[in-house]
Amino acid sequence: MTAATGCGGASGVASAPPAKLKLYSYWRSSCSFRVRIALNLKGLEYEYVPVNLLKGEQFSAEFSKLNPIHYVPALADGDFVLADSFAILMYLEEKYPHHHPLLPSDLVKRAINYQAANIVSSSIQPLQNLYVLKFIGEKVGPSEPLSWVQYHIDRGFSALEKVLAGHAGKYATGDEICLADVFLAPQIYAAVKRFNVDMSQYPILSKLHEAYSETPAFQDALPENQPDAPEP
Ligand SMILES: N[C@@H](CCC(=O)N[C@@H](CS)C(=O)NCC(=O)O)C(=O)O
Repeated sequence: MTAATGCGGASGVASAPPAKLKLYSYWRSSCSFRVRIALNLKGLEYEYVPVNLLKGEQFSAEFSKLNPIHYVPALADGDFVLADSFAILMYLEEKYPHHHPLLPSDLVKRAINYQAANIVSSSIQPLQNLYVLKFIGEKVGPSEPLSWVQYHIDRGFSALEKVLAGHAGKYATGDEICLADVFLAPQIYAAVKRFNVDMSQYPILSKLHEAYSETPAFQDALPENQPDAPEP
């Protein structure tokens, strides 16, 4: 995939990266999905290393060395291993600033990108994590996890509608794909495909979902297009 003009407005033309990156990922993980999108946008080739969360591979001795908190994604760049999608995205952004920049140069737009990304990564995604749903299913009741997730998605999405009003264009903060989009696309996708959320209450996010679904960097990063996705 070729790098395109990014949200900072800089040209995507840059020399090819020297080492092939390795992404430890799970097909349905929205945090891994974020990094896959960014890698695609930046035109960085990577080797896909599946970590099966349902089989508990995040707790294996081998993976624990890569990420002691047992989450995907993790990224290996040569001997350097980094975990946590936000840290990985910032690392890639700083290492490859000219490959589709993810942060706008405009201070306000940049700040809105941080706010939207953090609503997803702090106030929605952690509450729908596999181990949280398992805990609620076991301790509260087997029918509770879905309504728990839908409640927290609604809180986050209602806030995002207000935060993005006046900033959104084709994408979350204008007409270029920026950091906020990299967080929003997987979260909206999970809300629609996995958690049966009625998106009619969220017109801005619904429009973004449509725009993302037409973008190759998102399409290639979709859960169902990953090598460890189960056969349809
Ligand atoms: N803040 C971390 C969160 C990572 C995270 O929660 N990963 C989930 C998948 S999206 C995971 O590995 N969950 C394992 C589990 O629930 O056992 C990040 O952004 O990378």
